[in-house]
Amino acid sequence: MDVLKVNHLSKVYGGKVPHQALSDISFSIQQGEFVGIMGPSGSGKTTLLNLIATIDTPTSGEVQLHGKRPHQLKGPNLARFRRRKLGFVFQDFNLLDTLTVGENIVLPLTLDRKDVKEIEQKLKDVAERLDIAEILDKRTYEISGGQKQRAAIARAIIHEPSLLLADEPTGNLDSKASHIVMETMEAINEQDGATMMMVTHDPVAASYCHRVIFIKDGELFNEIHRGEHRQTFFQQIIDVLSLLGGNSHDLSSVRL
Ligand SMILES: Nc1ncnc2c1ncn2[C@@H]1O[C@H](COP(=O)(O)OP(=O)(O)OP(=O)(O)O)[C@@H](O)[C@H]1O
Repeated sequence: MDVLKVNHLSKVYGGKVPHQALSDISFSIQQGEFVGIMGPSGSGKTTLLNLIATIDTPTSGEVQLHGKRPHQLKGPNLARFRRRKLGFVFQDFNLLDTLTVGENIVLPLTLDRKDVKEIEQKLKDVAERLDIAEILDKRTYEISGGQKQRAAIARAIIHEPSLLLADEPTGNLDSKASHIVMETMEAINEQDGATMMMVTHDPVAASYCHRVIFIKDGELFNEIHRGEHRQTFFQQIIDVLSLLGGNSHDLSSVRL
């Protein structure tokens, strides 16, 4: 079953010199799939993510989530759709430093006015799974980058969204924390059957996906599927990135 369908999506940014950031992009993501989006800087990855996240509107084409067209929604209906159906993980964590870690995680449920007992139980469950139960009362500036990202993932999944969107989730992490975060995402995908889409420059992070879609100059360039071994997939990703060219990566610093 398709969770996400992207049909002939195009985006032209206005301004003195209009810029075509995406041209006629079509693909779908099935229930339980974990899909990576890669491409050189400026190829349109963030634009694509923002359109799917309903943060921006397409110039033409459409996005469907479970057959619904979120871009047709307005105001509070759109806000509710985004809050209930989507989960977001960002490169810079986007945690509120005026709240504790626990308060940050339950935010989607608090905003949805869920029952306090239900909120507490869900927080306990998700914190244990993500190994952050010990830090729930801390402030965000008192924890490490890896812990921040696991807290952000907890916040992104606590309301069981239809689609989890991640934008460079390992971008601000060292290699050890990156692996832990990617293993966490992989576990959520496998255990919950969560459907996930991740934009990344990091071929190691991408090697955890089932499939990687490459875009170049706003168009689909290629897509590759993971076989049994992550190592082999990693090498295939590196090969496509080499073909793509541009400054999509710094392969000299890549370590699996
Ligand atoms: N608001 C905007 N107005 C005009 N042009 C924009 C706007 N946002 C992005 N662009 C342009 O659209 C193209 C795609 O940008 P986008 O941010 O989607 O690329 P990206 O692949 O995410 O890049 P990076 O990997 O560097 O983050 C770029 O040429 C960019 O300069």
